[in-house]
Parts: sequence; structure tokens; C-alpha cells
Amino acid sequence: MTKTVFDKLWDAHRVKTLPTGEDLIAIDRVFLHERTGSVALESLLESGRKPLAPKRVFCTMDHIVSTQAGRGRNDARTPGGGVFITATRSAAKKAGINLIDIDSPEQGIVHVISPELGIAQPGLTLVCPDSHTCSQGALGALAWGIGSTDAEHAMATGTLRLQKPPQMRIQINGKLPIGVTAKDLALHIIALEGAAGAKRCAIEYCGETVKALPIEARLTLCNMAVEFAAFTAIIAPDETTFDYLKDKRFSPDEKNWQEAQAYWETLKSDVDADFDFEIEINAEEVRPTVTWGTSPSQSGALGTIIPEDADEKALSYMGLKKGQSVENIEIGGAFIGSCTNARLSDLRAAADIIKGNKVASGIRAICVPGSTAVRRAAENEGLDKVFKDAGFEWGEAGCAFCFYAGGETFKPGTRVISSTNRNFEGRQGPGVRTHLASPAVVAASAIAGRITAPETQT
Ligand SMILES: CC(C)[C@H](C(=O)O)[C@@H](O)C(=O)O
Ligand code: SF4
Repeated sequence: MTKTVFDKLWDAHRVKTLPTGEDLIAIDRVFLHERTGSVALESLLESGRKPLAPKRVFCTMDHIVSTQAGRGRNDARTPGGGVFITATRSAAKKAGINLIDIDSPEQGIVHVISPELGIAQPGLTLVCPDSHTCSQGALGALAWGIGSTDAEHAMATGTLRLQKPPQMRIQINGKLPIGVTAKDLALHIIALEGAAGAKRCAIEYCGETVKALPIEARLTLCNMAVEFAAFTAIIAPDETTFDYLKDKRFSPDEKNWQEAQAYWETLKSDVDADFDFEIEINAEEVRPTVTWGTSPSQSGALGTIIPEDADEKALSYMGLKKGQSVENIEIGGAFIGSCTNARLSDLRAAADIIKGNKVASGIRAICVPGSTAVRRAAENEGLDKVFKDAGFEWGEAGCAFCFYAGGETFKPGTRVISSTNRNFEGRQGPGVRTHLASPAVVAASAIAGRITAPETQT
């Protein structure tokens, strides 16, 4: 019988099929963060249990940590949020799991540091109580977001019961035009198919365009799968994946590398493998894309207009009109950050555009690297200086302005161009209007003071 890469990972982890029709799936790694992981960890300890395999459990501090440089990293940006940090720290120590604490040189957003440290690997199952865990499928892992109760169960038993999801193949062929990124591609696909378009499927992204994407861009593409209502996304591992994983802290060492790679090479869909749904995308048609509404599916290529059938409620929140161009809308804020687009390649792309320019007057522009390692690497290249000289704030690693945590935010009503993944009402703060875009478009717009593409595109 032919199998997809997803079938291969699923079958390799199936402990048994239960009378309910669900499968009991072995979980290789659990990742936690202080916002939701602390609940699971504390509940587990309170019930008198410990993780079955503490060395397979990882925890970082990312969601509520202050990302304002120089303000003291124990200072949570949510009023009253500090308790999540202290409770997580103490529970993680008691449980004996791998804790990547606020002051660790490895600290950062879970979906940024998991690949960076080689925790996400091809062929592994990895779960985290966070919806963007699908990002990590970019490395050929079977990774998906769960709730806190399931996280507790996975830690206690090393398994989870699950109904096998349907599968969707998204084949992307053709060359992305210059200046068009994986973020534009993700927004383009979601706009075409709708926010529910992935029908709770496990998506396999494949095709020549995907093969040509570096790992950081693949992570961006898979990150947005949950905004498309997918169970998760996966990209079959290849040479790009193997090269990326060499010498990472948790990657197989030299002694075990060959054996690991030989297994990883088998993790691809058979030629005649069956999928429940198929979508084909022509990458050449993708343009720099920006959302105009309050769902990631409500977007348009720069140069197009907001459609006549646009959702009224979304337009009223966003203060926009049907027929209005998505280009040249005046902004009040710009944010480069998040697990979608705050890796070194994202910061480099933005810095290239910003270099020698100034943020337009009246605009609050912020760049928050996705991890402390990204921040360090960026500083070694002098990117922090490029951002600061242009008038950007330069933060410490964390989720920061990707989501409103109750503390600092943009002023109500501010229109923000943002490299993040969610533009729901109030996502970045009460009344804040979010336009999702690539780091390049965020950078160009911050300089222009209005939504615009980098010069290569105009
Ligand atoms: C806090 C967490 C549960 C949440 C998620 O699951 O995605 C957050 O990361 C987000 O992006 O909204
Ligand atoms: S950066 Fe944003 S989307 Fe990603 S995990 Fe943090 S809050 Fe969620």
C-alpha cells in the first residue's frame, strides 16, 4: 500500500488502535511555554505524578516576558503575569525537565528555538500547548498544537489518543517573483481557499517552490497552516533539512548521524500516495500581499482593491472601505516579530530595506527578534544598529506585540503593519488594527508611513 509522509510518521508512532477508532500515538517530545505549559505542569505535579521522560520535555519563557530591552527580564509585560513565569520555573525545576529560562542564551519563542536547537527533527512526534506548533512540521516532524490537558497526558504517559485527520496535498510550483516571500505565499493560499480551507487536514506542502525554500521560509509557510484551519502541516525532509540540522544541540551526534539521515531519507510520500484533497498553486502569480480585514484570509496583493463583497464588520473595525486600494493606506505602527517572521533571514530582509532610511514621522516601529540567538546573530552583523538608526525600537526576544497580553500595546485605533500571523480584532491591543504582511513590506511601509512594497516591487 502506498503511503504519504504523514502516514509513515503516523504508523511509526501508532501504539494501538482503540475500540473508539482513535489511535494511541507515541509522543517523542513535549514543548511547553509559561502561558499554557505552566498549567499542565502544575496539574501533573499536584496529582503526585512526574513526566514519564523528563528529558523529552522542554520549556521556554516567551509569551509574557517583557521584551523591552534593558527593563529587566523578570518583569512580565502582563500586569499580574509574573506569576506564570515564577510558577513555571518552579514546576519545571521540580519536574526535572529541560528549562530554557528568561536569562538563557537559548531563550526565545518556542517555534523559533525548537528548530534552532534541533529539538524538532524529521520523523519525531512533537506536541506543544500552542496552536502554531504546526510551524515545526517544516523540518519533517509530525508536530501539532494541543490543549493543556493533553499536554499533561502526553507528559504523564508518553502518548495521546487521536483520530487520524484527513490529508491534503498542496503542490506549489514555479518561481516566486523577486521580493515575494513565504509569508506572501501563505496569505495568498489562505485568501484563495478561505480561513477554513484546510478542513482540519494534515497538509503536505510540496513541489519545486517548496523544495527551493530555505528552512526559515518553510517554517513561515507551515506556521500559517493553523490560520487555514489545518490540523498541521509537514514538508518532507531533504538535503536542506539535513544541512540545517547539522551540529544543533539536540540533533543526532556524529556517531548517530548516518543512521538518522538514512531513516529521514525514507520520509517522503510514495509516488501514488492518496490524499483526500489536492490543491495546486502557481508561485509565479503570488505578489506582496497584505491583509485588509480581521481574518488572515481577508487579504489582497498590493495594487489590488478591497473587494465589493468584503465583510462589513471587518471593514468597520479596520476603518476601511470597499473599492479602496490596499496600497498606500496610512499606518501608525510597524512591528517585525513573532514565530512567523522574526528569524535572522527576516531581520536581514527588513534591514536591507531600512538601511540608510528613517521611519516616517509619527510611527512607532518595533523589531523584536524571535530568539536570543537570533538577536545575538543580528547584533553581530550590526542589524540592531540599522534598525535603531532608522528609529526602530530593538527588543529582547519573545512573542511581544504579536498578541496583547494586557500590558503594553500600541495606542487604541493605531493601524499597524505587522509580520505576525493573526489580525483578529484586538489581537495586538484594544482597538488596534493589524495588517499582516512580510517583513520586507513591513519595513518598506514603516519608512513610507503607508502600506507599500519594497522598491523592487513597484
Ligand atoms: C497563548 C497561546 C495558547 C496562543 C496559541 O495557542 O496560539 C498564542 O501563542 C497565540 O498565538 O495566540
Ligand atoms: S509569537 Fe505570537 S503566534 Fe507565535 S507563539 Fe507567540 S503569541 Fe503565538
